Amino acid sequence: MPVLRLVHPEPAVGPTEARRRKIGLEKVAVDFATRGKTVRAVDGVTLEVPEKQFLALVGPSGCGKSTILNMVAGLLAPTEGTIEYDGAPVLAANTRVGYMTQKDTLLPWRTVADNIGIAFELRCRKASAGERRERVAEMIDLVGLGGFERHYPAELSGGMRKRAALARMLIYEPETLLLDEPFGALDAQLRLLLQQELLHLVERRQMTVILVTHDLEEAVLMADRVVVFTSRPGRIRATRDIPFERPRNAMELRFRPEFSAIHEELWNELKDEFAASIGGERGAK
Ligand SMILES: Nc1ncnc2c1ncn2[C@@H]1O[C@H](COP(=O)(O)OP(=O)(O)OP(=O)(O)O)[C@@H](O)[C@H]1O
Repeated sequence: MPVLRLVHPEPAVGPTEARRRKIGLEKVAVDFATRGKTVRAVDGVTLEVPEKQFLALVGPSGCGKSTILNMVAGLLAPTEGTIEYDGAPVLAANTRVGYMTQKDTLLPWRTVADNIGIAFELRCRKASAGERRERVAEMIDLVGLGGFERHYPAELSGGMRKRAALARMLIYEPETLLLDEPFGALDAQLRLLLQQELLHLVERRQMTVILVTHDLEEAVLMADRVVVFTSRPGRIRATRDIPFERPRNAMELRFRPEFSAIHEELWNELKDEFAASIGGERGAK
């Protein structure tokens, strides 16, 4: 099985080191008008993400995690409150972030190489065809999709599509990654491999990351800080610093007793919210 090939990460920066604020949400609320009703999806969320932090958002389905990513990406404006990126309000599409949405949104009528190449053209409009070819080949190699350049998305497995989407995002060289369930549909082994390689990549490029995941284990393995949301409307229920050093070895970390202790602590917060969200959905029917 091909895996991401990355050089060894540079020395880590400790998670507790004081850093500049990269992303700020201040008293953010979001309402959606749907079927003649107004639904509050997110309520009173204040959150700061320092640069180079790896933040994970967890919470029950429908609590507004994707909505938060959409706002940081500048695709949705909050109903109340403000979103800032590098000290300026986000008022339009935020071109400094790479956004990997839950659906991979690869263009079905384009090959893998073209899907990635189009993203490069959007970023570097004046690049030559040779430069485009070179960068696309580099990205394909990086995500281990060599040999599949001319395949169309429908000809790829779920994991390969995720890799293609990852390459398409990385060719922009974003300073910040917004990842919405990036490994959701993958089998456990591939998931672990990609988690590990993503950790290396983030470390090497010193990126800021917000990861949305349903998988609490994934959140604790990867993040410097985990935020637990309540069921809808999403509010912050708990925030936990994850004290493990970087670079991390996700394969080894999950067997440590400290890992289990933190996982259990966060699960105790989360399980009530899952119960509340299921109760809420039944009540709404
Ligand atoms: N464009 C929209 N119009 C109407 N309602 C919406 C819209 N987008 C999201 N919602 C609603 O807002 C709430 C939050 O949705 P969101 O997708 O952010 O949740 P989530 O936590 O990411 O869920 P999941 O974990 O299932 O992906 C949900 O109740 C959803 O139905």
